[in-house]
Amino acid sequence: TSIMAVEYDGGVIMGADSRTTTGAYIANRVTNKITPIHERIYCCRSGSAADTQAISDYVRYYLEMHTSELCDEPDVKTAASLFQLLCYSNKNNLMAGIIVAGWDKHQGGSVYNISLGGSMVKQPFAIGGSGSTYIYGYCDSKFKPKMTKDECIEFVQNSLALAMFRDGSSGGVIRLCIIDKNGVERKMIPGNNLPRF
Ligand SMILES: C#CCCCC(=O)N[C@@H](Cc1ccccc1)C(=O)N[C@@H](CC(C)C)B(O)O
Repeated sequence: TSIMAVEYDGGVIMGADSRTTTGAYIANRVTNKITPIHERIYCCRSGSAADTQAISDYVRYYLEMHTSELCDEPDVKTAASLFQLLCYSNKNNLMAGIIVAGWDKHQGGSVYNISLGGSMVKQPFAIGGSGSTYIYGYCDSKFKPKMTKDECIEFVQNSLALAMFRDGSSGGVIRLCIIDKNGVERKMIPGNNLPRF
């Protein structure tokens, strides 16, 4: 898996590849790893498909309960904290690297990285999954503060294309999710042989 999320002024861009593997076999070449948690809160999943589906289902349920008691829209930070609670306290039985991102009225766009051990870190951008190891240098050299929405889309697309090219556990299509105060827009960029920009 190669997953990424970037904050921009007004929202977030989330991206993921679409490959599920069992060893070298590609069990699903059109996986959707960008999973809805609430109206404007999504997560990018990496690690065990089963574990990350189960954790996402729990968080979606808990956040629904919280929202009905809060009588207001939930914060991205709250969703990220729920992921952390489940991932940290069950760390010996899980394999889940999750990026939580979205838009809320208190912080606008925000990105949280929940690592394998269950730590939660707020970041201007986050990368994850097996493919991310190939693009840390590229992302660190390309990232700038205050990028526009279109610059962020290009940043995510180019980064994931490079990771998907080099990582055997990543591939298929690039799925994108653009989340801001107006709502959510999904995009899909078909795979190609070489990352040409
Ligand atoms: C189908 C089936 C059985 C396992 C599918 C399955 O979880 N594959 C995993 C790789 C993995 C992980 C841990 C144990 C075994 C196999 C996978 O493709 N993970 C991708 C993300 C998920 C959300 C799709 B990515 O991290 O590569």
